[in-house]
Amino acid sequence: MTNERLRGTVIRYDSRTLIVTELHTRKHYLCDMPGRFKKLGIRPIVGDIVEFISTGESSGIVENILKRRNELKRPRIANVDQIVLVTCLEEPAVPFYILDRFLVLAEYSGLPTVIAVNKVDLLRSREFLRELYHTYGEYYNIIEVSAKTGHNIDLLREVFKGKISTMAGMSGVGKSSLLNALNPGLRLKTSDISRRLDRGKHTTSRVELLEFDFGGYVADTPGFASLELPELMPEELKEYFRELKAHSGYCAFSDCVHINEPNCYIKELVETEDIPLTRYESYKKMYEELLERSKQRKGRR
Ligand SMILES: Nc1nc2c(ncn2[C@@H]2O[C@H](COP(=O)(O)OP(=O)(O)OP(=O)(O)O)[C@@H](O)[C@H]2O)c(=O)[nH]1
Ligand SMILES: [Zn+2]
Repeated sequence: MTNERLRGTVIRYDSRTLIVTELHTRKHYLCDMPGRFKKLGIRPIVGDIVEFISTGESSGIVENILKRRNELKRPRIANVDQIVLVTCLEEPAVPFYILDRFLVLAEYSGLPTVIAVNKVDLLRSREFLRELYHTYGEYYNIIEVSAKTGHNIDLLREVFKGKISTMAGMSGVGKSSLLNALNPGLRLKTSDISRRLDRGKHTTSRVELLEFDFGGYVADTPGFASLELPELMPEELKEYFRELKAHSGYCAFSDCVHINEPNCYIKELVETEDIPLTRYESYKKMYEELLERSKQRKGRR
Protein backbone atom coordinates (compact mmCIF):
# COMPACT_ATOMS: atom_id res chain seq x y z
CA MET A 1 0.00 0.00 0.00
CA THR A 2 1.33 3.42 -0.88
CA ASN A 3 0.97 6.78 0.84
CA GLU A 4 1.10 5.20 4.24
CA ARG A 5 2.85 7.05 7.03
CA LEU A 6 5.62 4.82 8.36
CA ARG A 7 8.57 4.95 10.71
CA GLY A 8 11.99 3.48 10.33
CA THR A 9 15.68 3.54 11.16
CA VAL A 10 18.18 5.11 8.77
CA ILE A 11 20.85 2.54 7.97
CA ARG A 12 22.60 4.30 5.06
CA TYR A 13 22.47 7.65 3.40
CA ASP A 14 24.00 9.90 0.86
CA SER A 15 23.30 13.59 0.42
CA ARG A 16 19.70 13.20 -0.73
CA THR A 17 18.65 9.60 -0.32
CA LEU A 18 18.29 7.40 2.70
CA ILE A 19 17.88 3.70 3.17
CA VAL A 20 15.35 3.23 5.92
CA THR A 21 14.35 -0.01 7.63
CA GLU A 22 10.70 0.11 8.56
CA LEU A 23 10.29 -0.56 12.28
CA HIS A 24 7.71 -3.34 12.15
CA THR A 25 8.19 -5.18 8.86
CA ARG A 26 11.97 -4.48 8.69
CA LYS A 27 11.47 -3.86 4.98
CA HIS A 28 13.86 -1.46 3.29
CA TYR A 29 12.73 1.77 1.70
CA LEU A 30 14.74 4.12 -0.45
CA CYS A 31 13.62 7.52 0.80
CA ASP A 32 14.13 10.94 -0.68
CA MET A 33 14.97 13.87 1.53
CA PRO A 34 13.02 16.92 0.44
CA GLY A 35 15.21 20.00 -0.09
CA ARG A 36 13.57 21.89 2.77
CA PHE A 37 15.52 19.84 5.30
CA LYS A 38 18.82 20.93 3.85
CA LYS A 39 17.69 24.55 3.82
CA LEU A 40 16.95 24.25 7.53
CA GLY A 41 20.37 22.70 8.10
CA ILE A 42 18.85 19.36 9.10
CA ARG A 43 20.83 16.37 7.97
CA PRO A 44 20.02 12.83 8.90
CA ILE A 45 22.64 10.35 10.05
CA VAL A 46 22.46 6.59 10.47
CA GLY A 47 20.52 5.55 13.52
CA ASP A 48 18.02 8.36 13.09
CA ILE A 49 14.37 7.42 13.31
CA VAL A 50 12.44 9.05 10.49
CA GLU A 51 8.80 9.28 9.60
CA PHE A 52 8.15 8.83 5.92
CA ILE A 53 5.32 8.48 3.45
CA SER A 54 5.62 5.42 1.27
CA THR A 55 5.34 6.22 -2.43
CA GLY A 56 5.74 2.66 -3.68
CA GLU A 57 6.64 -0.88 -2.68
CA SER A 58 10.07 0.21 -1.51
CA SER A 59 10.27 3.97 -1.85
CA GLY A 60 9.24 6.91 0.23
CA ILE A 61 9.61 10.56 1.10
CA VAL A 62 10.93 11.68 4.47
CA GLU A 63 8.47 13.79 6.44
CA ASN A 64 10.20 14.21 9.73
CA ILE A 65 13.31 13.22 11.66
CA LEU A 66 12.64 12.37 15.30
CA LYS A 67 14.69 13.92 18.05
CA ARG A 68 17.92 12.03 18.71
CA ARG A 69 18.46 10.42 22.08
CA ASN A 70 22.19 10.81 21.58
CA GLU A 71 24.81 11.14 18.89
CA LEU A 72 28.20 9.52 18.63
CA LYS A 73 30.78 11.56 16.71
CA ARG A 74 33.10 8.95 15.28
CA PRO A 75 31.59 7.04 13.62
CA ARG A 76 28.65 9.39 13.35
CA ILE A 77 25.59 7.49 14.59
CA ALA A 78 22.41 8.58 16.32
CA ASN A 79 20.53 6.77 19.06
CA VAL A 80 23.33 4.41 20.01
CA ASP A 81 22.49 2.01 22.82
CA GLN A 82 25.88 0.62 23.73
CA ILE A 83 29.53 0.11 22.99
CA VAL A 84 30.90 -3.40 22.81
CA LEU A 85 34.58 -3.18 23.53
CA VAL A 86 36.46 -6.21 22.24
CA THR A 87 39.77 -7.21 23.73
CA CYS A 88 42.09 -10.22 23.85
CA LEU A 89 44.51 -11.69 26.35
CA GLU A 90 46.50 -13.56 23.70
CA GLU A 91 47.26 -12.87 20.04
CA PRO A 92 47.25 -9.97 20.61
CA ALA A 93 47.62 -9.54 24.36
CA VAL A 94 46.05 -6.09 24.47
CA PRO A 95 47.78 -4.02 27.16
CA PHE A 96 45.47 -2.87 29.95
CA TYR A 97 46.60 0.66 29.19
CA ILE A 98 45.07 0.42 25.70
CA LEU A 99 41.89 -0.97 27.18
CA ASP A 100 41.87 1.93 29.63
CA ARG A 101 42.10 4.45 26.80
CA PHE A 102 39.15 2.83 25.07
CA LEU A 103 37.25 2.91 28.35
CA VAL A 104 37.90 6.63 28.83
CA LEU A 105 36.51 7.25 25.35
CA ALA A 106 33.55 5.02 26.08
CA GLU A 107 32.85 6.82 29.38
CA TYR A 108 33.13 10.15 27.61
CA SER A 109 30.47 9.06 25.15
CA GLY A 110 28.24 8.34 28.13
CA LEU A 111 27.08 5.03 26.67
CA PRO A 112 26.78 1.70 28.46
CA THR A 113 29.82 -0.45 27.72
CA VAL A 114 30.27 -4.19 27.65
CA ILE A 115 33.73 -5.76 27.51
CA ALA A 116 33.96 -8.85 25.31
CA VAL A 117 37.16 -10.86 25.77
CA ASN A 118 37.65 -12.80 22.59
CA LYS A 119 39.95 -15.72 21.72
CA VAL A 120 39.53 -17.41 25.10
CA ASP A 121 40.20 -20.65 23.20
CA LEU A 122 43.87 -19.62 23.17
CA LEU A 123 44.18 -19.37 26.95
CA ARG A 124 45.98 -22.20 28.67
CA SER A 125 44.88 -21.11 32.14
CA ARG A 126 42.39 -18.71 33.67
CA GLU A 127 45.12 -16.64 35.28
CA PHE A 128 44.93 -13.70 32.87
CA LEU A 129 41.17 -13.82 32.91
CA ARG A 130 41.20 -13.60 36.68
CA GLU A 131 43.39 -10.53 36.44
CA LEU A 132 40.99 -8.98 33.95
CA TYR A 133 37.98 -9.63 36.19
CA HIS A 134 39.88 -8.30 39.16
CA THR A 135 40.74 -5.09 37.33
CA TYR A 136 37.48 -4.40 35.50
CA GLY A 137 34.84 -6.77 36.84
CA GLU A 138 33.49 -4.52 39.55
CA TYR A 139 32.55 -1.72 37.17
CA TYR A 140 32.04 -3.40 33.81
CA ASN A 141 30.18 -6.36 32.40
CA ILE A 142 32.68 -8.80 31.01
CA ILE A 143 31.81 -11.62 28.67
CA GLU A 144 34.36 -14.21 27.57
CA VAL A 145 33.87 -15.43 24.04
CA SER A 146 35.51 -17.21 21.17
CA ALA A 147 34.59 -16.44 17.60
CA LYS A 148 36.51 -19.55 16.65
CA THR A 149 34.81 -22.15 18.86
CA GLY A 150 31.52 -20.28 19.27
CA HIS A 151 31.93 -20.18 23.05
CA ASN A 152 29.31 -17.82 24.56
CA ILE A 153 28.34 -16.46 21.16
CA ASP A 154 24.70 -17.02 22.12
CA LEU A 155 25.22 -14.81 25.16
CA LEU A 156 26.87 -12.13 23.05
CA ARG A 157 23.91 -12.32 20.66
CA GLU A 158 21.62 -11.41 23.57
CA VAL A 159 23.84 -8.40 24.25
CA PHE A 160 23.40 -7.11 20.68
CA LYS A 161 19.78 -8.11 20.20
CA GLY A 162 17.39 -5.26 19.49
CA LYS A 163 19.96 -2.54 20.07
CA ILE A 164 22.10 -0.16 18.06
CA SER A 165 25.70 -0.94 18.96
CA THR A 166 29.12 0.09 17.96
CA MET A 167 32.14 -2.13 18.39
CA ALA A 168 35.53 -0.90 19.40
CA GLY A 169 38.83 -2.58 20.02
CA MET A 170 42.37 -2.86 18.77
CA SER A 171 43.10 -4.22 15.36
CA GLY A 172 43.21 -8.01 15.24
CA VAL A 173 41.12 -8.73 18.35
CA GLY A 174 38.47 -10.38 16.18
CA LYS A 175 35.72 -7.79 15.75
CA SER A 176 34.86 -8.94 12.24
CA SER A 177 35.13 -12.59 13.23
CA LEU A 178 32.71 -12.03 16.10
CA LEU A 179 30.18 -10.33 13.85
CA ASN A 180 30.41 -13.21 11.48
CA ALA A 181 29.98 -15.73 14.29
CA LEU A 182 26.96 -13.81 15.58
CA ASN A 183 25.37 -13.59 12.17
CA PRO A 184 27.08 -15.44 9.32
CA GLY A 185 27.33 -13.40 6.14
CA LEU A 186 26.34 -10.17 7.88
CA ARG A 187 28.52 -7.95 5.74
CA LEU A 188 27.63 -9.59 2.49
CA LYS A 189 23.93 -8.95 2.67
CA THR A 190 23.84 -5.76 0.68
CA SER A 191 20.25 -5.56 -0.36
CA ASP A 192 18.95 -4.68 -3.82
CA ILE A 193 18.08 -1.31 -2.43
CA SER A 194 21.60 -0.73 -1.27
CA ARG A 195 22.79 -1.54 -4.75
CA ARG A 196 20.34 0.97 -6.15
CA LEU A 197 21.84 3.65 -3.94
CA ASP A 198 25.29 2.62 -5.12
CA ARG A 199 24.45 2.84 -8.80
CA GLY A 200 26.53 5.40 -10.62
CA LYS A 201 28.23 6.61 -7.48
CA HIS A 202 31.65 6.44 -6.04
CA THR A 203 31.67 4.21 -3.02
CA THR A 204 30.59 6.11 0.04
CA SER A 205 33.00 6.10 2.92
CA ARG A 206 30.34 6.91 5.49
CA VAL A 207 29.33 4.60 8.23
CA GLU A 208 26.49 2.16 7.64
CA LEU A 209 24.44 0.13 10.05
CA LEU A 210 24.52 -3.62 9.50
CA GLU A 211 21.32 -5.43 10.44
CA PHE A 212 21.35 -8.61 12.46
CA ASP A 213 18.88 -11.29 11.43
CA PHE A 214 17.98 -11.65 15.10
CA GLY A 215 17.21 -7.91 15.39
CA GLY A 216 19.48 -5.01 16.15
CA TYR A 217 22.15 -3.04 14.35
CA VAL A 218 25.89 -2.63 14.50
CA ALA A 219 28.01 0.06 12.85
CA ASP A 220 30.16 -1.29 10.03
CA THR A 221 33.13 0.80 11.21
CA PRO A 222 34.64 0.39 14.65
CA GLY A 223 34.58 3.29 17.06
CA PHE A 224 37.46 5.27 18.57
CA ALA A 225 39.91 3.98 15.99
CA SER A 226 42.43 6.76 16.61
CA LEU A 227 42.37 6.28 20.40
CA GLU A 228 42.94 9.99 20.77
CA LEU A 229 41.84 11.24 24.17
CA PRO A 230 38.71 13.39 24.26
CA GLU A 231 38.80 17.16 24.63
CA LEU A 232 39.17 17.28 28.37
CA MET A 233 40.99 19.41 30.86
CA PRO A 234 43.40 17.23 32.89
CA GLU A 235 41.39 17.78 36.06
CA GLU A 236 38.27 16.43 34.36
CA LEU A 237 39.83 13.07 33.54
CA LYS A 238 38.99 11.53 36.92
CA GLU A 239 35.29 11.65 35.98
CA TYR A 240 35.94 9.03 33.29
CA PHE A 241 37.45 6.36 35.53
CA ARG A 242 34.49 4.73 37.22
CA GLU A 243 36.38 3.64 40.33
CA LEU A 244 37.85 7.10 40.87
CA LYS A 245 34.47 8.66 40.43
CA ALA A 246 32.85 6.19 42.80
CA HIS A 247 35.24 7.11 45.61
CA SER A 248 35.46 10.83 45.04
CA GLY A 249 34.65 13.23 47.83
CA TYR A 250 36.76 11.62 50.56
CA CYS A 251 40.09 13.29 49.78
CA ALA A 252 41.39 16.19 51.90
CA PHE A 253 40.91 18.57 48.99
CA SER A 254 37.53 18.64 47.35
CA ASP A 255 39.14 19.29 43.96
CA CYS A 256 41.80 16.59 44.46
CA VAL A 257 43.04 15.12 41.19
CA HIS A 258 44.71 12.25 43.08
CA ILE A 259 48.21 12.94 41.78
CA ASN A 260 50.34 14.92 44.25
CA GLU A 261 47.89 16.03 46.88
CA PRO A 262 48.34 14.92 50.50
CA ASN A 263 45.68 12.85 52.25
CA CYS A 264 44.34 11.51 49.02
CA TYR A 265 41.80 8.75 49.60
CA ILE A 266 42.24 7.40 46.09
CA LYS A 267 45.96 6.87 46.63
CA GLU A 268 45.15 5.06 49.86
CA LEU A 269 42.79 2.77 47.97
CA VAL A 270 45.52 2.08 45.42
CA GLU A 271 47.90 1.19 48.24
CA THR A 272 45.43 -1.22 49.79
CA GLU A 273 44.80 -2.63 46.30
CA ASP A 274 41.13 -1.71 46.45
CA ILE A 275 41.74 0.23 43.28
CA PRO A 276 43.91 -1.72 40.82
CA LEU A 277 47.36 -0.23 40.38
CA THR A 278 47.22 -0.60 36.59
CA ARG A 279 44.08 1.53 36.45
CA TYR A 280 45.69 4.22 38.58
CA GLU A 281 48.87 4.18 36.49
CA SER A 282 46.80 4.50 33.33
CA TYR A 283 45.04 7.44 34.90
CA LYS A 284 48.33 9.15 35.75
CA LYS A 285 49.72 8.57 32.27
CA MET A 286 46.64 10.01 30.58
CA TYR A 287 46.56 12.89 33.05
CA GLU A 288 50.14 13.77 32.05
CA GLU A 289 49.18 13.59 28.39
CA LEU A 290 46.26 15.96 28.88
CA LEU A 291 48.43 18.29 30.93
CA GLU A 292 51.03 18.34 28.17
CA ARG A 293 48.34 19.00 25.59
CA SER A 294 46.87 21.91 27.52
CA LYS A 295 50.36 23.43 28.05
CA GLN A 296 51.11 23.22 24.35
CA ARG A 297 47.81 24.92 23.54
CA LYS A 298 48.47 27.72 26.01
CA GLY A 299 51.95 28.14 24.54
CA ARG A 300 50.51 28.59 21.09
CA ARG A 301 48.09 31.27 22.19
N1 LIG B 1 42.08 -18.46 18.02
C1 LIG B 1 41.19 -17.53 17.68
N2 LIG B 1 41.42 -16.70 16.65
C2 LIG B 1 40.50 -15.78 16.35
C3 LIG B 1 39.31 -15.64 17.09
N3 LIG B 1 38.60 -14.61 16.57
C4 LIG B 1 39.33 -14.12 15.56
N4 LIG B 1 40.48 -14.82 15.40
C5 LIG B 1 41.53 -14.56 14.40
O1 LIG B 1 42.12 -13.30 14.68
C6 LIG B 1 42.50 -12.62 13.50
C7 LIG B 1 41.91 -11.23 13.47
O2 LIG B 1 40.51 -11.32 13.39
P1 LIG B 1 39.60 -10.18 12.77
O3 LIG B 1 38.19 -10.59 12.93
O4 LIG B 1 40.08 -9.82 11.41
O5 LIG B 1 39.95 -8.97 13.76
P2 LIG B 1 39.42 -7.44 13.71
O6 LIG B 1 39.31 -6.99 15.11
O7 LIG B 1 38.21 -7.34 12.87
O8 LIG B 1 40.65 -6.74 13.03
P3 LIG B 1 40.70 -5.31 12.25
O9 LIG B 1 39.85 -5.47 11.02
O10 LIG B 1 42.14 -5.13 11.96
O11 LIG B 1 40.17 -4.28 13.22
C8 LIG B 1 42.00 -13.52 12.35
O12 LIG B 1 43.10 -14.28 11.89
C9 LIG B 1 40.97 -14.42 13.00
O13 LIG B 1 40.86 -15.67 12.38
C10 LIG B 1 39.08 -16.54 18.20
O14 LIG B 1 38.08 -16.51 18.91
N5 LIG B 1 40.06 -17.45 18.44
ZN1 LIG C 1 42.59 12.38 45.88
